[in-house]
Amino acid sequence: TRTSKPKRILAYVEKHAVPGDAESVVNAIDAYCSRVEWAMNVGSDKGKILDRVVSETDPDTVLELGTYCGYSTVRIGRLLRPEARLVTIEMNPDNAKIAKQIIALAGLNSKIEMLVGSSSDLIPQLKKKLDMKTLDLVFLDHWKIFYLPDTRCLEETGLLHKGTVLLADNVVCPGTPEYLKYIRNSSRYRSEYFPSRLEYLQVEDGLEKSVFLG
Ligand SMILES: CCCNc1ncnc2c1ncn2[C@@H]1O[C@H](/C=C/CNC(=O)c2cc(-c3ccc(F)cc3)cc(O)c2O)[C@@H](O)[C@H]1O
Ligand SMILES: [Mg+2]
Repeated sequence: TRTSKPKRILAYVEKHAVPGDAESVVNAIDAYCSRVEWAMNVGSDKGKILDRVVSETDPDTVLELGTYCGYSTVRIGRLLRPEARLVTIEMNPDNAKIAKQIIALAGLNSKIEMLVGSSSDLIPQLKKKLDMKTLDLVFLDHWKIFYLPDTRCLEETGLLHKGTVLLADNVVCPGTPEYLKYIRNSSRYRSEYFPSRLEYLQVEDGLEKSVFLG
């Protein structure tokens, strides 16, 4: 059957990355998407900010919304302690299939679990399904209009604790105006904007880091 962009990314990673070396998987995807074809991975500029937030948070439990090809999943997973757990949610089964292979190639299966389905359906089940007490870090990178409803859902399902960090991609481009308006005006969060560049381009974008205050 015809290839897709995720399939072409996987083929390039299989050819150029070193199995079990998560760093080489991240570098291979960045090489492909900067030289051959653009893809909506968080990329290396914003990725360095993501790395710093993950390292400073040093989370036991991470939730990612919107796996796509697994670039940020691997980027985050490579920094986690062996006993830490990352759950990533992806609703498109074709993307999930590719991402699973990229995560496996990076050697991160022991730390990463992918749930195939929509965040709206799966977030309410997280607490019991994965014995998830609470989340230490949430990375939002799915359809931008769902950042706010899903954040409200995370609040209501008791998955956030005092100190949980929400990190949102693309708050400038494509932009997440409703989410930003809510999170920056809520007394329940302390937010900070990290300016950067849209992946693989010279366009302004950035990450919004918001700490839940309980
Ligand atoms: C019920 C829908 C909401 N819940 C969801 N639950 C589970 N998975 C979901 C999902 N929404 C989307 N997804 C998945 O996340 C991925 C979608 C990500 C959306 N990201 C973007 O649109 C995006 C877009 C750009 C972009 C920037 C500039 C431009 F000109 C064009 C695009 C840059 C980015 O960094 C982006 O993240 C897909 O794999 C999709 O299947
Ligand atoms: Mg993004």
